[in-house]
Amino acid sequence: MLKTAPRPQGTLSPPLLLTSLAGLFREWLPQQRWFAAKGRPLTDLAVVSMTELHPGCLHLLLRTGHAGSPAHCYQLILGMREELPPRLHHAVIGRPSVGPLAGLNVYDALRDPRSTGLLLERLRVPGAAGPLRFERDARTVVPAGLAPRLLDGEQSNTSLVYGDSFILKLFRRIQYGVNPDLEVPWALAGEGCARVPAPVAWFWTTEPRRTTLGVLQPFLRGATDGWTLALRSLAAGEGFADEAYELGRATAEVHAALAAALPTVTLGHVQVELLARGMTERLEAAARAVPALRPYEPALRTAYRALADLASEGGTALTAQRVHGDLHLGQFLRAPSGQWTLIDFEGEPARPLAERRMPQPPARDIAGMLRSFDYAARSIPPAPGPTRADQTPPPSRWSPEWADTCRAAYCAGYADVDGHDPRTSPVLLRAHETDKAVYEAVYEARHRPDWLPVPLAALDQLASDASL
Ligand SMILES: Nc1ncnc2c1ncn2[C@@H]1O[C@H](COP(=O)(O)OP(=O)(O)O)[C@@H](O)[C@H]1O
Ligand SMILES: O=P(O)(O)O[C@H]1O[C@H](CO)[C@@H](O[C@H]2O[C@H](CO)[C@@H](O)[C@H](O)[C@H]2O)[C@H](O)[C@H]1O
Repeated sequence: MLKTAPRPQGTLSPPLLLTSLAGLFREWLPQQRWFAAKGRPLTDLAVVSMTELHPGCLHLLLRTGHAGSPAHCYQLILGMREELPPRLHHAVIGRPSVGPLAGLNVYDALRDPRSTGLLLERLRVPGAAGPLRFERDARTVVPAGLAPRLLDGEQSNTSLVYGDSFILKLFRRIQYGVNPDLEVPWALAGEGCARVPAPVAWFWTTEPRRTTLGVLQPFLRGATDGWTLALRSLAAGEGFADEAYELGRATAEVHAALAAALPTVTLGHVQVELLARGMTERLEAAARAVPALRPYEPALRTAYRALADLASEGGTALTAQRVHGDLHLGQFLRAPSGQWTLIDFEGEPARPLAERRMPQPPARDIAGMLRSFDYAARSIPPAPGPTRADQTPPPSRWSPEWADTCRAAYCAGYADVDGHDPRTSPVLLRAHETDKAVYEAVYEARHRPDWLPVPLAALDQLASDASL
């Protein structure tokens, strides 16, 4: 028997697999950064699909049930070996004691260069494996044998860099359907928009229905993301207005390309009222989930009411189009040449896919960036000096002037390309900023509780502005 292959390969069925792995999954899944149901007890596990990628390596879609909330689906690639070399010890999920995998080491194969190298081979050559389909843009050559490395960052998904030439993003929480992170960059590439890396290869599943699972795109070597650069500027006490202005220009260019490539719609007053109602409902749901939000709820509602009132006064006809959907400083990469590129068109991972793919006012993205300048200004790295072990980083010091200057420069850059200055629509912008900060409070409460004070401080400000 191969030292790497699970024993009863031929007879391994999804229910049998779970007799071995259910207990381990219950422990391991909630510890993963990308696991979106943290704090909600896992009541149920089911295998949606199971495909052998190569001997000893299984592709899984796993459905997780949670008390009182809808089921989730996660993409896993599992390795199984009798003996695990020390370099893979950090990837281990566990060693089942029962079922067909008893005695084998089961591990996260996305941390195993052998498996991730073979995954790239799959993507290089169009084809199928069970329900999985591998496709590529024949115009781009992907060389064989590029060395894989896992990006180990704070990520909603898992990304692998191949030979510093390509990056593969595997979606972890799967929602059935076409992922905008493939759809939108593909449409933008067709439009000739050079601000977004064009997809090179991708894979999807037919089970239970056509669903995007991963996208390969060119890796921007030597690029630094906007969040890192913003924090550097803050730590050095330097301004960031020139970069913020360029980011505004880049956003407007991408918005123009999106409006040309994908459908746009005019929102009449009924739709604007629905937009405001959606925001109000998200606030209500957020206040149920994050008790710290509750004191601000009544004042924050006024931002949404103002938007609805504007519509009923007949003064608003908004244009909606496809947008980025989760725009923040970390989604912009600056190449050594100084050119800003935009990545990660997935939208807010917690929102239903259908909602993420709907046309929305561009103010949504603009508000995301304005919030991000505020985030950076409230997360200044502590001044050098002795730190105590029990100190949590953000927020440390807060620089409102830095944020105000960046926000103004960003809007000015946007206006230079678009012709419309977002600041001339304050009601629309404020409603979207409030909606974003509410989303952030839920996101932080779930994923990074130490950061919750950052959006809460902004909500406090937005709420007190409302009561003036
Ligand atoms: N084309 C690219 N070139 C270079 N780095 C990239 C590229 N795409 C993504 N990255 C890096 O990978 C990180 C995660 O990518 P992202 O698409 O934002 O994933 P997630 O949705 O999991 O947050 C980014 O913050 C960036 O550092
Ligand atoms: O992982 P994604 O990039 O898809 O986005 C999620 O995680 C982001 C944090 O990594 C989160 O962004 C929030 O924190 C940023 C600082 O780390 C800040 O710049 C953003 O303005 C703030 O929204 C994002 O909301 C979330 O969807």
